[in-house]
Amino acid sequence: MSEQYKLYINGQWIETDETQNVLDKYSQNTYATVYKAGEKQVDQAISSAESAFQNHQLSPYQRYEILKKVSELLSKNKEDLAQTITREAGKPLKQARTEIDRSSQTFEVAAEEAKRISGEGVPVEAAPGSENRMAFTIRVPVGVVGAISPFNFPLNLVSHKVAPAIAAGNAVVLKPASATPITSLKLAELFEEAGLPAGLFNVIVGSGSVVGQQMMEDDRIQLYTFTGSAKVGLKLKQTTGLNKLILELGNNSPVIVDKEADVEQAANNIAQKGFAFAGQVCISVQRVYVHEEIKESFQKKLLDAVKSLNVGDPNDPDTDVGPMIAETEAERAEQWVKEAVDNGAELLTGGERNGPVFQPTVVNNVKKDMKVVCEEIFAPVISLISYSNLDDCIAEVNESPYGLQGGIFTQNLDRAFYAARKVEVGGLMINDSSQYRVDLMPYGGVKDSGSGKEGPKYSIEEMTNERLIVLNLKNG
Ligand SMILES: NC(=O)c1ccc[n+]([C@@H]2O[C@H](COP(=O)([O-])OP(=O)(O)OC[C@H]3O[C@@H](n4cnc5c(N)ncnc54)[C@H](O)[C@@H]3O)[C@@H](O)[C@H]2O)c1
Ligand SMILES: O=C[C@H](O)CS(=O)(=O)O
Repeated sequence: MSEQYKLYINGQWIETDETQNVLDKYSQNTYATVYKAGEKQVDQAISSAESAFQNHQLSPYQRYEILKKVSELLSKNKEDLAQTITREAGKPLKQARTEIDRSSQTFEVAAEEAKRISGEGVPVEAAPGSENRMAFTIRVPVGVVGAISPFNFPLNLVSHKVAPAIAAGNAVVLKPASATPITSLKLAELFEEAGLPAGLFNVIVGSGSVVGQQMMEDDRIQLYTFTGSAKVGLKLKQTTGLNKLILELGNNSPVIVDKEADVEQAANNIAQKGFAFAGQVCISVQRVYVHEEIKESFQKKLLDAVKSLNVGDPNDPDTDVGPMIAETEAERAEQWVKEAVDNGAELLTGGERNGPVFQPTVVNNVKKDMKVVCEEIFAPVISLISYSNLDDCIAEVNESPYGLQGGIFTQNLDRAFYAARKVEVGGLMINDSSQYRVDLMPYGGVKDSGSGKEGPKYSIEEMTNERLIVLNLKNG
């Protein structure tokens, strides 16, 4: 019998009239069922959050204690949570374990930040006529935060929304991706164990077009924090009007391998970071621009590293590349690669599909209007592009509508810093690829990759309003 999970609203575990199946993404068998939220439950979750926000104003230290406790509980329940992610997302077990460690850190950093929320002094007395005044700002929570998350990091990307929202003193309604809802419900159990008052964290499961749409249209939600595709992000922006909005969207990450790069370091790094979780990471390496002078040796080393990746069952602790989130997604990747090859690209390795598992693939001689280059592939596919002049290369990198993170491998400081100034991204990694993130850093994109930053310190700024307090004093 498959496992069964309930919604979490106002501190209660709720059953509804409808359920949805959650597939084991490798075997494609149903492994659990989850109750689905209808209009009534979405409304209940938002009103519970609204009244909990008004009735349970936790002190910064209480918020610190609860978040610290959740951080500890995540570590304590690491194995169960990692296996849940492996089953519902198909993420290789070793990468799922890393995700739990990172989530625990995200909660720990958010707990610490809860004690550091502060405003600043404002020198209003410097304005003529205001000599008797003093002013400062405080930061106040926004109220109800609506969080909508993607499938690819079912715990850590949820943590990046929920932990700072609670640290800032808000209440949260979370809608996780419908492919991976169970991890979020397990997180709710941990919040309950950590003593979070009922209603401050609610989890409702259902499709984006129904549950997500209703959330977007509810003006009791003061701030939306969304991670997902640019297509849905745009819809949110158009629907949520003047409400605050943090958008963490897609990318087609560029990495430049300069003629003065450590070629071995670059090749090994790119092989790891282009294919982790089958390339379904928003900062996964997709476009690799290689200087023509080192192209041959880089290509050989890259292919050696890619061919040594273990592909297959995500439950095997040695697996590097497991299934994609759905067979249809693997079919799409296969089709995009085929289209590129039909139009003159050279397939260096990969290209085959077995159900939802798509082999790590490297294509060469690509053209910039091929989908594998100009769209976000979100699959284990890397394209190699030769260049001879750094300025031309950067101009081509910047032609992308996206700008989340990028990377450059070079031992030449001048070229590294030149790229740092010129490449249009939210974060540029030097001697690392685009896929570098630790959870305390500011993280977010420019252009179609979104707006607003994550990283607990930065999210807390977004999730609080600055209020100015002015004292009109009499002469003592
Ligand atoms: N920038 C980042 O930090 C980051 C991180 C992870 C993933 N992503 C991006 O996410 C995408 C992959 O994730 P995905 O397939 O889950 O994305 P998605 O946009 O399909 O879904 C994301 C979430 O939005 C919900 N949703 C869908 N339609 C909606 C609607 N009409 N109204 C409200 N909510 C709706 C989904 O149910 C899900 O919970 C990729 O583009 C990837 O780059 C970005
Ligand atoms: O998928 C995109 C994520 O933001 C990557 S990470 O978990 O933050 O490294």
